[in-house]
Amino acid sequence: MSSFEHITLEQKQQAFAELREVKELFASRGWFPGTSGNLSVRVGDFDPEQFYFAITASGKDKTVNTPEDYLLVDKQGKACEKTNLRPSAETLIHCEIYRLTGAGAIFHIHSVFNNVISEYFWNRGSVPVDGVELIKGLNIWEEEAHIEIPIVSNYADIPRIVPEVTERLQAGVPGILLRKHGIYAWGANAFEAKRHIESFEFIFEYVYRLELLKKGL
Ligand SMILES: CSC[C@@H](O)[C@@H](O)C(=O)COP(=O)(O)O
Ligand SMILES: [Zn+2]
Repeated sequence: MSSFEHITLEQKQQAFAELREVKELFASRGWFPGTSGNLSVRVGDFDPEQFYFAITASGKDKTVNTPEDYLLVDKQGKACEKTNLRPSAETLIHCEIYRLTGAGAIFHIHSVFNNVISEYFWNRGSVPVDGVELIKGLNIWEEEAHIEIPIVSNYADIPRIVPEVTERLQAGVPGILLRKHGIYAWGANAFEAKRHIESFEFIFEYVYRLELLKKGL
């Protein structure tokens, strides 16, 4: 456990309430199949040397609410308080994204579209997207913007994924795909991270459908 005395009970409860709101919304969209997905929001100021965030507990069914769904962890992903809960198995990915971006919230979901697209473009290493209006939902405002959404390997051993995330995080888009796994998206706060996840999912479905049409399917 690490020192987090400056984090107030009110801040912690506010973070848990934000996570619950997003969790309920994403659950209603079917974005947590089979207990998958995890959500976190930063609590308190960002300092790369010391920061804290609230994250979903591992293995829970994120489509239901229980009195024990979230916990507070430090920048190494260690629980700050004594608890029986385990932080998400993917907490180290959250730690690395916070460390490198100073984000305020990070959301991870699994969908058929993000899985299919990650596999389809795997050999290219990224998903190319041209001129779709929802690119603006990612806070990219250029006329006829072209973006490349990075795709990294997926391993059962999460620490193996982290260096690939480190390497690909500078792609200029607030998200990263894990191959045949799901999307991680982040933002300055929960509102922005939610907008980014929604924009990515729209884009993945658009790309998927367009590729089918191009093939006459
Ligand atoms: C049960 S399948 C999904 C998990 O392996 C994992 O990818 C995931 O997103 C959820 O893990 P969790 O430890 O509950 O945060
Ligand atoms: Zn996952």
